[in-house]
Amino acid sequence: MTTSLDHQPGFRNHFASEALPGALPEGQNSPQRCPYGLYAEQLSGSAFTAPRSHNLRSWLYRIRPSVAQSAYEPLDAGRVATAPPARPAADPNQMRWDPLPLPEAPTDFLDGLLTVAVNGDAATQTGCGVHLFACNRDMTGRFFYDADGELLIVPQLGALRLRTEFGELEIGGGEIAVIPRGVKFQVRLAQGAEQARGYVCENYGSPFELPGLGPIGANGLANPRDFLAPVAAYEEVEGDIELVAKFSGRFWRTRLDHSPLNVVAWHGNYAPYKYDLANFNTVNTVSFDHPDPSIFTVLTSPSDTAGTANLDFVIFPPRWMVAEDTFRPPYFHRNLMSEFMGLIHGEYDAKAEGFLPGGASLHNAMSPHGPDAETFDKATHAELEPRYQGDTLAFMFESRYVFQPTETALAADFRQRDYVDVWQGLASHFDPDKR
Ligand SMILES: O=C(O)Cc1cc(O)ccc1O
Ligand SMILES: [Fe+2]
Repeated sequence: MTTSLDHQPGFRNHFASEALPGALPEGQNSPQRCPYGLYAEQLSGSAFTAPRSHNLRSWLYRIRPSVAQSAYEPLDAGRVATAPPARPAADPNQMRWDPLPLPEAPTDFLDGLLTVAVNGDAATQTGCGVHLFACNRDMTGRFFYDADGELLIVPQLGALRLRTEFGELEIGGGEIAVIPRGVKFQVRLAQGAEQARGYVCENYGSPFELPGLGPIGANGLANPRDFLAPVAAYEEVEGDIELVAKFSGRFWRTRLDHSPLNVVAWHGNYAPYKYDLANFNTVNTVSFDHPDPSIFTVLTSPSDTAGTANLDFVIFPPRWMVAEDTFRPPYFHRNLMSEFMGLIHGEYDAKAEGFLPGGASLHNAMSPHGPDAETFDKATHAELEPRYQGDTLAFMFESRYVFQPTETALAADFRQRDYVDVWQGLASHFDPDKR
């Protein structure tokens, strides 16, 4: 396989890439005979009739068409769950987990997935699945695609090489990648990484897009040019190869006698992409008060109700804290939206301890949460000089649909069963005689 890690910049651009000169047909998609004897195949990520602004499709020119595979057979999905759960498990309790323990037995990315929570309904294209992963070996001889949603991959430890039909992407801590629904790929550990861990959000809903910027103007937050799509790279490999599909909440297996990474050229606006969160142009107050975290939205999956996301991907990046006469950490609050959080590195400003890199928390609709007692104490007495909050990178998957934790996540040894106690020290300071 060509191992080029070159990229094509831009968010959802109409890209074109060929690993052999002239492999892309010119001026049309389906010539009677494609260059190099390739097969033309369209991959549609939206209905054919979706408005032009949301129409997603790519044309792939491949050595064998995707239909050259055996019948699908059911496969055990391991610790991977899909919404809606067989037994409803919505729970208003605030929850927190330590990092997923790293495996000792040989474990690839697929084996290493564990679903923490799901919401909505994959069959109606609403909501998402939130998974953790931890792995210590490459996927070999097998590939994967997800018909239930697109996959937002957020590594926290180590680095991954994502080998996809469209070419290769490498991501480490602080970077993310999105593999669109249906795209075939394989996960390897990037060179030098012996293990990897992180988070995966499986978005059943409308594909992620950049949020509108409103009065911010034409630039800011995640800028389109910082999103990177791969260049075409193919391998001509024969053998007994397994393709695992996640379809309608179950895993399936089909066999191929060749590698599915056999796309010599492609063009279109439906392709995997990566993004370095360090490129996020952070906007925040330069006067007073703590703005709502929607200012930190990297990507949004809208629902049918304007402004009420199926799913937002929000980050809390390194930034200056300058607000005057302000309680600077996240405020106490209750929210219509449900919030799942993870930490990539450092400390999160609402929690003095207990929320660890690789860990996770869940605050469902209207369940109260906010700074722990120690953070509240410190922040109410802190000197308010400008301060750089450097060692931090947290994120949130925020959704209008209540998250249902899985039985596996509820029963996990690494769940912090005493999480609610972090707020017990918030004593009354009320004194009707003192303003
Ligand atoms: O709950 C959280 O920690 C996320 C969050 C952060 C913030 O700055 C304001 C509101 C909010 O929900
Ligand atoms: Fe919150």
